[in-house]
Amino acid sequence: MRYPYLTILLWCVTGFASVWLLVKRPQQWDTVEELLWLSVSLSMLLQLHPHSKNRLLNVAWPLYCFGLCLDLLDDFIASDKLPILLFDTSLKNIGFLLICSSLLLMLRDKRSDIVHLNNEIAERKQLEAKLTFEAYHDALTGLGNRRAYFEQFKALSRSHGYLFYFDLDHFKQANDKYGHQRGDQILSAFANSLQHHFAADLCFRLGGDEFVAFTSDDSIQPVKIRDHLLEQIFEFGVGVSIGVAKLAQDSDPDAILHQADEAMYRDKQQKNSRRCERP
Ligand SMILES: Nc1nc2c(ncn2[C@@H]2O[C@H](COP(=O)(O)OP(=O)(O)OP(=O)(O)O)[C@@H](O)[C@H]2O)c(=O)[nH]1
Repeated sequence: MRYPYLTILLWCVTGFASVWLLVKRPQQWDTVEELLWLSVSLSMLLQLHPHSKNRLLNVAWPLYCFGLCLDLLDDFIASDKLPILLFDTSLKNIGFLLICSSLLLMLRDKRSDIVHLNNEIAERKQLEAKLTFEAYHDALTGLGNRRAYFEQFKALSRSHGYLFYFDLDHFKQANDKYGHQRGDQILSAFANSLQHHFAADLCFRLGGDEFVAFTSDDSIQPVKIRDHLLEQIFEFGVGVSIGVAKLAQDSDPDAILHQADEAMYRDKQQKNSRRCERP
């Protein structure tokens, strides 16, 4: 509360004056009413004035109080002795209208502030969603990234039976031969093919040319999907090695990754040794 002593003093004076009026001039009920209105208005002025930066309100409120004062004095002093008393109602009404106008203007300003704030909040939310998406997705392929794999592993391993691990073969050579940009296109094309066999939100790029995918479909066989996965990128001389690990309720993400990686590595070695055996 602002100016507490002044406010208490004001209400004490009002109280005494009201009692005095009721005792001495019991017929002047309307004067008591005017006195109460003046006290209420002055108290509000004391509370609000220091906070208000609105110049119109800062003029209108005292003007209204001044009109109330004249209205009160009007009951004790004849208007021919103090002609300004003739304008009590006009001053009061002008003050009141100006208060209404300033409040309306303030509301309009606040409304535009609120619209502005809402837009800012919406923009921040969009940015937050974008940053969250970027934190959990690979920028090149749009697949979930390594962090997403580890965060979602528990839930996905409970609802899926197998983890497939993919590593492109000779990708470095393709990169060197056709350029890094073509290398990016190879990775994107591979990610797209992967999403034809596994649901998009079950595929992750761990980094480089390494991908994983969860599935419950036990009919998916590495040998069967390999050619399909390479359809778009075969011409660049890349292959894909695939390893599978069986998931259990309490599987550990690192251990499963290691298991699938080893299976993938065996697949890679088998292919390499077959290639070496060829005359
Ligand atoms: N274009 C491109 N290349 C990448 C990206 N990330 C990693 N690489 C390259 O991918 C290559 C991956 O290396 P390796 O796994 O040894 O390549 P590899 O020839 O497939 O090797 P093997 O798996 O033994 O056949 C490296 O040359 C990296 O520079 C990428 O986002 N874009």
